[in-house]
Parts: sequence; C-alpha cells; structure tokens
Amino acid sequence: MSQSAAVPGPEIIEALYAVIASRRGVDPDQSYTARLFAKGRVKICNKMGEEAFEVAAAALAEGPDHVVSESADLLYHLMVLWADTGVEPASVWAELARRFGTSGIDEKAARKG
Ligand SMILES: N=c1c2ncn([C@@H]3O[C@H](COP(=O)(O)OP(=O)(O)OP(=O)(O)O)[C@@H](O)[C@H]3O)c2ncn1[C@@H]1O[C@H](COP(=O)(O)O)[C@@H](O)[C@H]1O
Repeated sequence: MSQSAAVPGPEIIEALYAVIASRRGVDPDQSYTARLFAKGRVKICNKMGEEAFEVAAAALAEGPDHVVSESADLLYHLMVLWADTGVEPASVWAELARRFGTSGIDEKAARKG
C-alpha cells in the first residue's frame, strides 16, 4: 500500500506510527503491518525480539550501516507493538522527558533505598 512522501527528521516516528495504526483491519495481503496485527501479539513480540537481537549482532559483527538498517527494522516493529498494546508515542516521549537529567546511577540507588 502506498503512503505520502517521507518525512525528514525525527517527525518520521509520529508519521510512521500514524501509518502503522491506520493498518488495523486492513487486508493482510495488502500490508505487512496488517499481517502482523492479524497474526497477533505473540508474533509481534517475537519479531521485536528478533530485530533487537539483529541490532546487537550488527553492532558486534558488522558495520554502522547494518546497525542503521537493523535499528530501522527494530523501531518499526517496536511501533507495531506500541500500536497493538494501545501505547501512543507521546506516552513514551513523556516518560523519557520525566527521566531526562536523572542519572541512571542515582535512579538505581533511589530504587534500592
Ligand atoms: N518501516 C517499515 C518496515 N521495516 C521493516 N519492514 C518489514 O519487516 C519485515 C522484516 O523482515 P524479515 O526478513 O525479518 O521478515 P520476514 O521474514 O519477511 O517476516 P516473517 O515471516 O518473520 O513475519 C520485512 O518484510 C520488511 O519489509 C517494514 N515494513 C513496513 N515499514 C513501514 O510501514 C509502512 C506500511 O507498510 P505496509 O503495512 O506493508 O503497507 C511502510 O510504508 C513503511 O514505511
């Protein structure tokens, strides 16, 4: 299925999420995203895990170009998982913003009391 021209910059995340969400209920023969939704959450989670592994493998055994390409696969499948679980990108941005400026070391120490 076709979509509008690519969006430059980080806005691509929001634009791609909108396309992904619009694929719900679409004929699985017409859209890879619709096929993932039709196969269900276990399949989506498996793909997400597989793509995460491929990013790590590219980092360890291949070059930056492969890391870029596998990262795009991972982000796409992560967003399919967000859409399937009803998570909007804005919720993730808000969580990142909430954490911004807090050292991971300090956060871990606070959790352990
Ligand atoms: N960004 C992506 C994107 N990244 C990866 N992929 C697909 O993800 C799959 C991952 O590759 P694999 O080899 O692991 O998959 P596979 O073996 O074919 O799949 P399985 O048999 O494991 O399910 C490939 O089919 C890729 O084409 C994507 N498919 C779609 N998009 C975006 O989503 C939009 C909507 O796509 P459709 O839903 O297909 O219209 C597209 O225009 C793109 O912008």
